[in-house]
Amino acid sequence: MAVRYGLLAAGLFRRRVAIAADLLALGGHGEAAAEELNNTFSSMSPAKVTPIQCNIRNEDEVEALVKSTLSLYGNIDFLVNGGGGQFASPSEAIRGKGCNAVIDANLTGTFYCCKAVYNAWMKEHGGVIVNITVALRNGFSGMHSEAARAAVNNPTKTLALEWGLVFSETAVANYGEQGTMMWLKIIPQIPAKRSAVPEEISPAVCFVLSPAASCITGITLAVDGGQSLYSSPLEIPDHNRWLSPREGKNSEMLRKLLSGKFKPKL
Ligand SMILES: CCCCCCCCCCC/C=C/C(=O)SCCNC(=O)CCNC(=O)[C@H](O)C(C)(C)COP(=O)(O)OP(=O)(O)OC[C@H]1O[C@@H](n2cnc3c(N)ncnc32)[C@H](O)[C@@H]1OP(=O)(O)O
Ligand SMILES: NC(=O)C1=CN([C@@H]2O[C@H](COP(=O)(O)OP(=O)(O)OC[C@H]3O[C@@H](n4cnc5c(N)ncnc54)[C@H](OP(=O)(O)O)[C@@H]3O)[C@@H](O)[C@H]2O)C=CC1
Repeated sequence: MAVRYGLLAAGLFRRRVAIAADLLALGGHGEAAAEELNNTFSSMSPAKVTPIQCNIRNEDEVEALVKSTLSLYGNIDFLVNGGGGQFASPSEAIRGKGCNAVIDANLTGTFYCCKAVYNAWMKEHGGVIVNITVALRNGFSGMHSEAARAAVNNPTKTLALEWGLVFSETAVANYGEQGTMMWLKIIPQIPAKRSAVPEEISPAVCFVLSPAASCITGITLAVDGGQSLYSSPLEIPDHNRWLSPREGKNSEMLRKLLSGKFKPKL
């Protein structure tokens, strides 16, 4: 299994006994993390974590990575695109370079990984791909991340059809450090009245990877405590920027309602 190493990938590895897979750990901290996981779990399973450096924003590096994975293991059964991120910024302050950097990492990088694994292995042998994104369907602060994550959604469906693979998106609402303050504010709006934790993400991914999901493809599985069904984490400040409705008895009634002077009969 190839995943970009991170918090969620660590959870996947902890469940590797269930999916009996070796795991490829990518990213700057991959080496130390791989060592830690191998030490912790060596008594439970023969599966191994191998760290390999790769910047997924670089197509050549991704192709080289897939090549070395195949020479190391001989096959790639699963690809979990679990890396990425963003910087926090109000949308109006995001510069073009920063916007492109986030789109390159989260959208184009995901596509490079899917394409390279498909061309080198899954086209002939099949396989399962899971793209991990962020649950922000009703709008979210920081348009760069939102644009990149939402843009993974349709290609997940398209590639599922075009390539005939089991292909899914897992949209996650979690409590990552970057989002902590914001999540604390929005928790009252989440139907579960709490955010998800990583231990609730990896079983969802393992389900999609497992034979139990063998007739499922092109789906988005939201692990978000019902957040995307219910509300937006965006806070709307008071403003007066919308056009007023046409003058008439209905607009008069609306003004009365909004003024708080209206006395309902019921
Ligand atoms: C108002 C609140 C909004 C909150 C939005 C947060 C949403 C929370 C989501 C919920 C919780 C999610 C948790 C997670 O995602 S866990 C993963 C956590 N890890 C990360 O997020 C790290 C991700 N970082 C990266 O992947 C890279 O650093 C990144 C792609 C963002 C940038 O890569 P790099 O540094 O290599 O980029 P470039 O050199 O190509 O470009 C740099 C330009 O990017 C802009 N930039 C970068 N950092 C900032 C910043 N902190 N503030 C503003 N702008 C930033 C900037 O334009 C850089 O170019 P210049 O310096 O030349 O202007
Ligand atoms: N944690 C959370 O609260 C939430 C996370 N998510 C999303 O879920 C996914 C997994 O998150 P999680 O595991 O928690 O995050 P982590 O930050 O723990 O892991 C992300 C990994 O991606 C790697 N990475 C980032 N950019 C690149 C790149 N260009 N090339 C190669 N590797 C890269 C990072 O490498 P390095 O080690 O070098 O930094 C890091 O190890 C991400 O897309 C994240 O945005 C969504 C909602 C909430």
